[in-house]
Amino acid sequence: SKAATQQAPGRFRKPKLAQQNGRFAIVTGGTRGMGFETAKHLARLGMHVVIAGNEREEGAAAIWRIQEEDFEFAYVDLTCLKSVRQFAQTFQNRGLPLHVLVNNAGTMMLPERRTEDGFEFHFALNYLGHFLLTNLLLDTLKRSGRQGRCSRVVNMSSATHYAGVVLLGDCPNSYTSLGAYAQSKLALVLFTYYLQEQLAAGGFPVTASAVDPGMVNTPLYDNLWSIAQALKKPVAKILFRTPAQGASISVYAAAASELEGVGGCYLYNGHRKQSSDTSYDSELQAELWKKSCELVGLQEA
Ligand SMILES: NC(=O)c1ccc[n+]([C@@H]2O[C@H](COP(=O)([O-])OP(=O)(O)OC[C@H]3O[C@@H](n4cnc5c(N)ncnc54)[C@H](O)[C@@H]3O)[C@@H](O)[C@H]2O)c1
Repeated sequence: SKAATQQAPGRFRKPKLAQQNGRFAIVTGGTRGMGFETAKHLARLGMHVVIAGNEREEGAAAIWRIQEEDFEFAYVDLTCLKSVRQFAQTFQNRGLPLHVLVNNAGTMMLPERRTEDGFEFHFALNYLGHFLLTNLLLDTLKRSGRQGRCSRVVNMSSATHYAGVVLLGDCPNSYTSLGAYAQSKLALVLFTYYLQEQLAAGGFPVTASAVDPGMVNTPLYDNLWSIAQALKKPVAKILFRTPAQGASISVYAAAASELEGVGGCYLYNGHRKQSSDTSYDSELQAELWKKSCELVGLQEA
């Protein structure tokens, strides 16, 4: 029943997933955690998967773990706009199609810090790098999709977005790491809805949705202070989902037959869910889009 699905962490009804033979995916942060599980599952559905990340050794290890699949690693540091541009250019030079882009890489709970480009770290990695990457790959996604078989953009958000306030990247005087994380995850939802609206208005065969995996036991929590961490270890085993369970929502968004042509969703536990009120603010969506274009140096479409 629906109630049971919602109560039991990680227990989903099994959606019908479309076979993906001959299709191409990029999963950012695919070297470990949920990104790795997402990439693995998509490869099992027949996709050629590029796992993109900034840790070469972890990338090599990930490839080694799934030798039999159609799998490759490519370097990108999402905190660095130049690196994002290089990654996109290298991919495009190969002339491959792109049917699924999973913007999964992320970090949480860092002390106040800026990237080399001068942006707040969570905002840059979780959101802005993905904003640029998606825009650079958008033409390829458009060309690769068709009506009845759209390309899909999947943005990894989080329940923390409900507490998010978008300050358009600026750090308030009172920095908190959770506030910074929440802002980045809200920005991803605002971005998702605005992108979907534009794609639909233009009649392009691409859809965009955001997903929320629940609480998942991954190294993401390594930055929590130590007592919480000590507690987390035994507690996490019981309460948190496994990376594979968490990843199932990304796989669902990327491949479920019932979501063909359907975008603008916030997906949680295998269902559509309301995201925060702020995330539906169309003026804020437009403002964030415009500001983001300025920050990454993109001409507004
Ligand atoms: N774990 C949870 O409970 C939870 C809940 C909600 C949302 N999320 C989100 O899920 C996503 C995946 O996280 P996870 O829990 O699997 O954690 P994780 O730490 O295992 O995975 C993060 C991935 O991002 C990659 N990454 C980090 N910095 C990067 C950079 N500069 N450039 C490119 N790649 C980089 C890492 O290499 C890794 O592959 C994140 O966006 C996270 O915010 C996680």
